[in-house]
Amino acid sequence: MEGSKLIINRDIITEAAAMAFADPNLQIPDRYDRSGEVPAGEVVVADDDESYDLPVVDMARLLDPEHREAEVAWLCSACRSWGFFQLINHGVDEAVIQKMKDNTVHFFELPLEDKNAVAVCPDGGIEGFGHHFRTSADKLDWAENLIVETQPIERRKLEFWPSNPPTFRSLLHSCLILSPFYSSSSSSLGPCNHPEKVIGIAPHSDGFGLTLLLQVNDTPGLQISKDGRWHPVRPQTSAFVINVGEILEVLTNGHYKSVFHRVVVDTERGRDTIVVFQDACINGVVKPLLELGEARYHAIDRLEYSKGHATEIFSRGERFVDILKK
Ligand SMILES: O=C(O)CCC(=O)C(=O)O
Ligand SMILES: [Fe+2]
Repeated sequence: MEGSKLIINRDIITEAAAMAFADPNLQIPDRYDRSGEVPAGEVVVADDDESYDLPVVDMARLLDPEHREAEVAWLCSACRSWGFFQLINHGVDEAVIQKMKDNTVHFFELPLEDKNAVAVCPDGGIEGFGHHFRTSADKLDWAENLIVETQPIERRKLEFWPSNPPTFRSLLHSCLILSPFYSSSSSSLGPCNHPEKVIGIAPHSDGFGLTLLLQVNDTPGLQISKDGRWHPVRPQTSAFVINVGEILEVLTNGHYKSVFHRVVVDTERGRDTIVVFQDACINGVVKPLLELGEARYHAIDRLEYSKGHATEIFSRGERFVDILKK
């Protein structure tokens, strides 16, 4: 963020890291070994639990006057109880989705040197190719991650937008005009022989408005925290998985929940995802909507909010909105 120092550490992917990802027989290097963290929390097994499936919201019904009211109520209940839902019939052109998937896979398959042409900067900043965020314990995720800010246009730093594959930039330009404030993050997790030791993406809650996620392949991995247990997500093909971020939780005065989620790795299959974060105005104030009654959260300047979120989630693994609660 301009003019501010966010406490976000992202590490470059080194040759040694790339070798560890690629060699299933290699011993897990120390910085990836999170044996103590992975077993934290019981994981729900599909057969054990009928509430395993993430609520499905149908965009066609939301737009249809006959079904709208019922579907909106369903959407609200999903945001209240899960903080997550999957959106079907969203109307995004399948051909565009396929191109995004192809470009994402193509990028992550490039040699490390090519991907590092858009590597994260050692002096900080959120953008570029590298690991996801590093925690205070200095541990790293078992994933490669590319993050770019896409909207507003004046915040784009094209030096972090890959020029290979050649269609990547134009696709980003053409796809991400959905809202004035957006950033995009793609992740690629390789398989790992020791899924009990590594974490693809460590538990966190998202800091923005809404997060939209598209799985490139059907490898499982995403798990959502609900009622003290991890619920694995199996999205329908072509559905977007959408979740409430902490800014939206504050905006709705706590009615909608920004919940913890994490990504675990598979022993055999890799997993690629495309995520877009719908952000809020960078110059604004984060506070509950007036019409939702007495505010349950303190209002905070947007920039201070971002610093607080980054510090809490990456240093202490806590939600900043809990500190904002009155
Ligand atoms: O890749 C996934 O399934 C989740 C990614 C995620 O939680 C994030 O990027 O914030
Ligand atoms: Fe997330």
